[in-house]
Amino acid sequence: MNISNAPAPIDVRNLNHWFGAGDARKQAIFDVNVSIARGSLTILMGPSGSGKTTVLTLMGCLRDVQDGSVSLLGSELNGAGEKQQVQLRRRLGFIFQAHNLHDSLTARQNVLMGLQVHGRARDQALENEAARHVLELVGLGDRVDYLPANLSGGQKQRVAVARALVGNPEIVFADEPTAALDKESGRNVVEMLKALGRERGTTTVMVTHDNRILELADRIITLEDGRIVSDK
Ligand SMILES: Nc1ncnc2c1ncn2[C@@H]1O[C@H](COP(=O)(O)OP(=O)(O)OP(=O)(O)O)[C@@H](O)[C@H]1O
Repeated sequence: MNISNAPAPIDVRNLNHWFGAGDARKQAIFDVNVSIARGSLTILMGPSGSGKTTVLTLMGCLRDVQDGSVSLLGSELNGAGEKQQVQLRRRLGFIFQAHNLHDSLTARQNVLMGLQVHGRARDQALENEAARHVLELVGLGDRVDYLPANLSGGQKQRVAVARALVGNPEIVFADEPTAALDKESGRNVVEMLKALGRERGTTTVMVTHDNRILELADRIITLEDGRIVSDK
């Protein structure tokens, strides 16, 4: 696959964003322009408060676009209705720093939660198989029926990755996915996402402060005070 010729799954034009109202209204994002290639792994960096999470959530359809354009998988998010947003989110995977696993559910059951939000026709045997397959993919094939309490931090985060991937998302948005992990587990998680880019064309956009994984990125975009100051 020639990723440079594929249409960009994310295309951001003249994006501005404000928080607060009245006198407290403050601009957080200033004229951000960026186009992300299919199958690539992009890292958003920058100091605390520079706008990384705001940009990620605007791209990921988790926050309404106020000004400018975000084209996500060919759909314009500025002005998109709730129904259209829900349909788009089903094509995305999300991984957050806090893995947010349910303590009372096994690894497989937690992964199955990732399919339930997809709202597709249910076939339990097929879903179980999909959950098992994706847990094998993240190296937890022998931990399928473990509860989170019996998994290490790195293993729990890999369950969260499996949950994000089970619906075969076209784009994965990750916010500090390696922050709670040791170097090797963190690298494994990012290498897994990179492999998905190569094998399935999955696009990943990741916010991180983690210098240990920068070399794995195809592209590093740095934000400062709500503006892109470097893109390479
Ligand atoms: N819900 C909110 N209400 C008001 N201001 C907010 C809100 N969310 C973010 N901001 C402000 O917007 C700016 C960008 O925040 P954002 O969380 O995107 O930065 P960040 O680079 O992700 O920071 P960090 O690395 O600390 O997570 C900051 O000045 C922040 O205080």
